[in-house]
Amino acid sequence: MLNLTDVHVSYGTTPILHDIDITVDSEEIVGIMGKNGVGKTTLIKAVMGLLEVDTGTITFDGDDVTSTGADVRARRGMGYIPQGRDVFPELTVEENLRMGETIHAADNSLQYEAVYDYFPILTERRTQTAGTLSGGQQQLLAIGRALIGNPKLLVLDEPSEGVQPSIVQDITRDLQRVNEELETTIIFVEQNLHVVQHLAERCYAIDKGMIVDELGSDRLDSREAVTEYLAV
Ligand SMILES: Nc1ncnc2c1ncn2[C@@H]1O[C@H](COP(=O)(O)OP(=O)(O)OP(=O)(O)O)[C@@H](O)[C@H]1O
Repeated sequence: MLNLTDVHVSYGTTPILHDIDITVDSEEIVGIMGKNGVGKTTLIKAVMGLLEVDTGTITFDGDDVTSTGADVRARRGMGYIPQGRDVFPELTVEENLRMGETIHAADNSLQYEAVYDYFPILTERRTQTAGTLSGGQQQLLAIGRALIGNPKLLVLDEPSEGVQPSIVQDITRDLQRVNEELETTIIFVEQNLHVVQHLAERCYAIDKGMIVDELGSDRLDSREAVTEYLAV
């Protein structure tokens, strides 16, 4: 579904990512964990086409998308939930979801009402402005808005950030349900132990802009193996 091969990314003349090789298979849930400032957001932006790569290739769903812009990647089936979520705070929940419908006016779009079936809390809040929702509810709204495009791949940048620990567990379960029922492939970056251990089926560790390890389910079960790469 997604392959990064020997990807290098810089900000201006400052190299940030080096020799990145990542593979995500169809319907997998793959995590990328790492401490603050190691390059997680840079990596996600390169996947989404929001940052150009210096060298290397990115293929998605069988096509080389290395030189394509973010709009093309979104139309081909990448759904993005950025760090901080980027919901429209002055618009209601429903208006935010309908905005997703406007952006993804494709025949295969989910209707916004379908999102309410997945996240009933949003039904209760449908007339409330997004800025007054809790962090966790905003995260669900951002996920719901991305789902309207019926993405093949959901790309999340730190979904637990600013979300209460008890709600982080709910979001983890909701994402698993989306993966199972909508057959959506998921890649996420995180530094939250619970999300890494309970959501990822497989996880890469990133440090100083390089992939330094890959953990399968056995090692993900070990708190020690995981915390080596997190600031906990
Ligand atoms: N626009 C930018 N211009 C120059 N350097 C940047 C820019 N954005 C990030 N950096 C630098 O790139 C490095 C990687 O940052 P990035 O945001 O990708 O890390 P991160 O792992 O996502 O961090 P965090 O967990 O704090 O969000 C950091 O040293 C950061 O200071």
